Amino acid sequence: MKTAAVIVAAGRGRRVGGPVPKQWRMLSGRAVLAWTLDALRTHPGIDLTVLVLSPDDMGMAAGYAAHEGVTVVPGGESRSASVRAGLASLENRGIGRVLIHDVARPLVSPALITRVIAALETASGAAPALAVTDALWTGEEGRVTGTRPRAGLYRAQTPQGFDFTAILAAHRAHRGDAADDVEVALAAGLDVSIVEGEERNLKITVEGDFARAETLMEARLDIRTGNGFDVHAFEEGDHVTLCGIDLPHHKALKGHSDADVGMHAVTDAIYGALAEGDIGRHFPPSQERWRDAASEIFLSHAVSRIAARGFTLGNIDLTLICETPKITPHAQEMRDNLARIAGIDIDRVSVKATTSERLGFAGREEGIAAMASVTLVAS
Ligand SMILES: Nc1ccn([C@@H]2O[C@H](COP(=O)(O)OP(=O)(O)OP(=O)(O)O)[C@@H](O)[C@H]2O)c(=O)n1
Ligand SMILES: C[C@](O)(CO)[C@H](O)COP(=O)(O)O
Repeated sequence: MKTAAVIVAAGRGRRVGGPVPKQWRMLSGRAVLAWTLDALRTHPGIDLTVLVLSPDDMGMAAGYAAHEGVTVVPGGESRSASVRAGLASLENRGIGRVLIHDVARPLVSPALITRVIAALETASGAAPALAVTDALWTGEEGRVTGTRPRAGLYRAQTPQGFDFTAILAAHRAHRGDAADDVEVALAAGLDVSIVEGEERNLKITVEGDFARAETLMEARLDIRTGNGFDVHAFEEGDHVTLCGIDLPHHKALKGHSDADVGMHAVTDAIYGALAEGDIGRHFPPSQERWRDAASEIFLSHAVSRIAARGFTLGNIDLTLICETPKITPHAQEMRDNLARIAGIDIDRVSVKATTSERLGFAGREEGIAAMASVTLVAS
C-alpha cells in the first residue's frame, strides 16, 4: 500500500508579515520549505510527496518538482482548499494512506513521521499532539476573567495521517472551513488516534518563531562525514561498470557482484558516516545471492539508512583512480545516475578521475581504485 505526503504551502504567512511568505524565508541557511520538503520526501515510509503552492508561487516550483516522487500543484484560498487540491491530485494513483503536513513545521522529525504511519495500522486517522501542561485562563482587556480545566486538552500538530479514501471523501463532504484535517475527519465520523507530538515540531506562526526554530535547528546540527575506499582487479572481458554505467573496455573488473568499484566506495562512505560497518557486513560476498548483483542494490540500501537514521545526504565526492578507461567523457552520466539513486540534486554529486602517473597497480593497469567522501546532515 503506497503512502503519500501532502505538504500545504500555499498560505501567505500574514501573522509573520513581511514581503516574503514565511515558507520562502531562510532558516539556518535554507528556505523553510526546503527543510520541510526534505523531511517528508526522504522518509523511507513515504512513496510520493505533493507540494501545494499558491498559484502566485508556481514559478518557484521547478527546483522542488525536480526531485523524484515530488509533484507540485496549485492550492486554494484557505488551508482546507489547499489540502483538497493536494488530495485530489493523488486520486487514482494507488494511494492507501496520506500524511498532511504544514510547510510551516520544518523541524518535524523522522521518528514523529514514523509514529504517525505506524498508528495508521490500527486507526483510520492518527495525528501528533502534546497535552496542555500550563494552567488555562480566559482574559479580556489584559485582565484574567476566569480559569478552564486543562485535563484532556491537547495542542495539535502535523503531519496528520489518514486512510486516503476516507479523508478525501471527508474533505469533499465538509462544509465551511476547518482548523485542521482532524476536525474534518471527526466531522465525517473517522476514528483518530493521538500520537506523541514533539515540542521541537513547532509551527512558525509569528516572527519570534523564526528565532526559536533557528535555535532548535542549530542545537540539532549534527554533521557527519564518511569515506569509502575500494579496489577491483582487472580480468578478461569487454566492459567495466562504473557508477552503474557500462563502459566498453578491453578488460572487465573482477568481483563477486558487478564489481562497480565507484559505487562501492560511495556506499561504504555512507555506511562509514552512519558508523554502520561496510558493504561486506550488509551484503556478504559469502552469500551466493549477491553474485553478479547490480551495485545499485547496495547503494540504495545505504541511502535508505540515511533517512532512517534521521539524516539527509549533503553531497557525494568520488574519485576514480585508473589509467584507462577514460572517465571524464562519462562523468556526467555517472553523476546523473548517482544523483538519481541518492535522491539528491546533481550539483551535490561530483565524479572525477585521476591516474597514478603509471605508478603502482593502477598505473600498471592491473585494476581500478576508488575513493569517496559523503556528508550527512541531521534533518
Ligand atoms: N490558503 C492556504 C492557507 C494556508 N495554507 C497552509 O496551511 C498551513 C497553515 O499554517 P498557517 O500558520 O496558518 O500558515 P499561513 O496561512 O501561511 O499563515 P497566516 O495564517 O499567518 O497567514 C501552512 O503550511 C500554510 O502554508 C495553505 O496551504 N493554503
Ligand atoms: C493544522 C495546525 O498546524 C494544527 O496545529 C494548525 O491548526 C494550522 O494552522 P493555524 O495557525 O490554525 O492556521
